[in-house]
Amino acid sequence: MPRKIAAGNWKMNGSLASTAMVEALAKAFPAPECEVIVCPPFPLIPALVNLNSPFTIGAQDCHFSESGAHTGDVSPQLLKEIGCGAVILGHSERRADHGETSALVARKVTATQNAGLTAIVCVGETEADRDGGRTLKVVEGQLAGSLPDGTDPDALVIAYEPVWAIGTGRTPVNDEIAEVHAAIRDTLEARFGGQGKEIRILYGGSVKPGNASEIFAIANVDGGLVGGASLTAEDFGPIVAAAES
Ligand SMILES: O=C[C@H](O)COP(=O)(O)O
Repeated sequence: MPRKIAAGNWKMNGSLASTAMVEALAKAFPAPECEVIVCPPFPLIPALVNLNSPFTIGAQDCHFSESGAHTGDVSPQLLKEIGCGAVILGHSERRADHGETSALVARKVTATQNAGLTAIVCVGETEADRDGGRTLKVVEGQLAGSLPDGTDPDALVIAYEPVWAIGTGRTPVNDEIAEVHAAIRDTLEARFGGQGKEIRILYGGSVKPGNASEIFAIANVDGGLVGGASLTAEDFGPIVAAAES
């Protein structure tokens, strides 16, 4: 059984002082039984890599090109060179704020994996989608569109994040999470055969110390992609512990 993942997405939060939080976490979890991934804003990546913690340091996005005239973008090759191990792709905030389509995400998946990094691909429905009974259709469509031909299942993690649960304190009920994760698992198995069983599927959206254990115990939930509660060791520590058990 693959190790669960506790992944923190700091979004546009944190400062140089935030290294202290990762140091504290590393002290509390010197050899975690789960995989811990911390994804800070780009400028903080070297400082976190230099801590030599047992954690994977990831990025929150990248371009699909190796280099070139793309002002403000960062290549996966550079991320690899500076010590990143993973990249979050297709987060709903990038889809909404930057107009990212699944087709663009697919190009980034190829580039990320070619650079030797793990792609953490985000999918999830809006509240209107859920109310309209379109959740599975939307999630399956995003999956199909975001995973290009040649996707390497060994360097792939999926994060199911209902958009309406992000930062709101609301979460789907356990059965709803189970239903979507089962559908994602079916899709991955249909696509990748036996290897599809091994791909970690994370839940994201208002994961907190108080609900992490219960959510991570749901079938086909292999850990969490955590936003707000990944910003302090006090909150993220218990979530890492929940992913260990
Ligand atoms: O990538 C993380 C998610 O968007 C979840 O954010 P949240 O834990 O603050 O709801």
